[in-house]
Amino acid sequence: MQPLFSVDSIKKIERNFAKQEGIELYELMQRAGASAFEQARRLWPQAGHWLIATGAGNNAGDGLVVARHALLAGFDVTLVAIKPYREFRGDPEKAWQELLSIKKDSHQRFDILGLEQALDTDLSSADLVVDALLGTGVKGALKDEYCQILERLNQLSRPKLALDIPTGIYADSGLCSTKNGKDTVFQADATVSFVALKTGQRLNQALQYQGELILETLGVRHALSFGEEPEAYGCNLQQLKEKLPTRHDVGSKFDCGHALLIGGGAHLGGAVILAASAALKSGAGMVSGWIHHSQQAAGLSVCPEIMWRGYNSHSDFQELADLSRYQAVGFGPGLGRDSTAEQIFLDVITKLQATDIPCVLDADGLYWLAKYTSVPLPVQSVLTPHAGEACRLLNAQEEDVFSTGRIEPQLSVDTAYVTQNRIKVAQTLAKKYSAICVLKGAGTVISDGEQALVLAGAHPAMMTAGLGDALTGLITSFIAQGAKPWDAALLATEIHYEAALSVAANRRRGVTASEVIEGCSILVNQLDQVIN
Ligand SMILES: NC(=O)C1=CN([C@@H]2O[C@H](COP(=O)(O)OP(=O)(O)OC[C@H]3O[C@@H](n4cnc5c(N)ncnc54)[C@H](O)[C@@H]3O)[C@@H](O)[C@H]2O)[C@@H](O)CC1
Ligand SMILES: [K+]
Repeated sequence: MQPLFSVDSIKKIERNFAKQEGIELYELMQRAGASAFEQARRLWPQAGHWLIATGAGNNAGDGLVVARHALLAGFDVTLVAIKPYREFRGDPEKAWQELLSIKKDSHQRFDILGLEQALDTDLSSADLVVDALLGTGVKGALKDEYCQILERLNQLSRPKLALDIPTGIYADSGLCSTKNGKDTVFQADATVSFVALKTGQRLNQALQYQGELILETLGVRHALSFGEEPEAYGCNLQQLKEKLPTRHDVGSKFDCGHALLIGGGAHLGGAVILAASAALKSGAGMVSGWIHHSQQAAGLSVCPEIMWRGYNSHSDFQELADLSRYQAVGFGPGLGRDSTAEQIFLDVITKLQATDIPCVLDADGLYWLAKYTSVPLPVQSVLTPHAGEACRLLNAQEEDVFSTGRIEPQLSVDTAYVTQNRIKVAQTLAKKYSAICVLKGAGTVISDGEQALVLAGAHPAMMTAGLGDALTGLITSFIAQGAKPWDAALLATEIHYEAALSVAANRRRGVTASEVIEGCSILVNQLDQVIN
């Protein structure tokens, strides 16, 4: 697993490492520039003319070290200096002096352009653009001069490399700077990040703008050994594949878990049909679906292998509600917000409390949970909110039900807050509801209140209805098959994402949840082959 640190922690690790090794921080700048140079050569071996844009801090210093290596290797270099080099102090100044001191061949081109000159010059002769404008030190919206040069650099149809982090991305949150509603960020094809990954590099717009993410530790082999707690960990499917429940050659459907999906109120059948299909196609031995009777025929026609049972009212539902035969319950997709749905919520949650059957709550299940925050959930329940649902759950107060009746909770945080504080929000929700929280979004954050993992990434094809229902079905299915809820949440999240990527291929739009469910089935079976 890959630790993800805050910028403050990274700075402390750098300082402590330098102290421990008896080296200066300038040595780290040297290593940063040298390793970025090597990565750029590996990625774009044909690049003979390097355009390197520098800002005002240590990130600019890294860029000047890259420039020195490029010149020493015989390449042409054009520097774009937003801040004049004569005004540099400290390590960036050292890097500048060292760059000036090298001997170049007479035929080698070495130009330095200020902002105005750069904006007036045709820069298209460059083969590679290196962003050493700003790194982790950026605060607030980018100043105009940075916006201007970024616009220009982004227009160049040349490979683009960012040093440490693309200029305009905030390393703690992964959000980006904007101006007049437009993102002001360097659009990198690759980013060489130094020392350790910053939390924001697995979240939000960083996923859109950083391109391939390459970590150069600069010799800091054990970032965890400097007393800094990571904010979260990143991991991938390779690291999770062992969590897939074992499937034996001999046995029956009764050995492979019975998953129950509850939802699909009147007129709302689609979501629970998708969730139940995902549970079935990812390997549950049996899947039952409880759905409003008006939707039952639709469920049967889409997937007759699922045992659909219809309810008309809460009293019908009570007759169905023997939950003891299921190993996991997925609750909420399309359930609805009427009084029947409310009664069903209270009934199911109360019944499950008396068992050790984990419950995966999504959609309207989360809506009702926010109304009844004090109703204890079954042990090891899993909540799968998106940012809007997370707000509702965060803002919900116990008094909403007990002192003021059923009213909308008083909103105090909004989705912007959730997006900005994804790790903290997932941890807080997990603690508040004594559950595992799967906070969906660009970089899904999963927390049990203590540890937090960032999984999956972002893809434009995933912005479509039904994908969340599929995820609920997958998690429920893996729990029913024997995975611990925590493992099921991790595995399902990553499989869901990887399947969406593979199904989407080159498509950015029009990918359906049903296709992703088929993709999940294929991926689960591929994993099965790898681990058996
Ligand atoms: N400290 C270290 O030991 C190392 C740092 N390294 C590099 O140093 C970087 C961090 O350096 P710094 O902390 O100097 O920060 P940066 O180089 O990212 O930027 C700091 C400068 O940006 C300006 N600035 C801040 N917000 C701005 C805004 N909104 N618009 C325009 N200008 C703005 C500040 O006035 C300051 O001059 C890392 O990203 C990494 O590239 C590497 O050299 C490795 C070692
Ligand atoms: K940068």
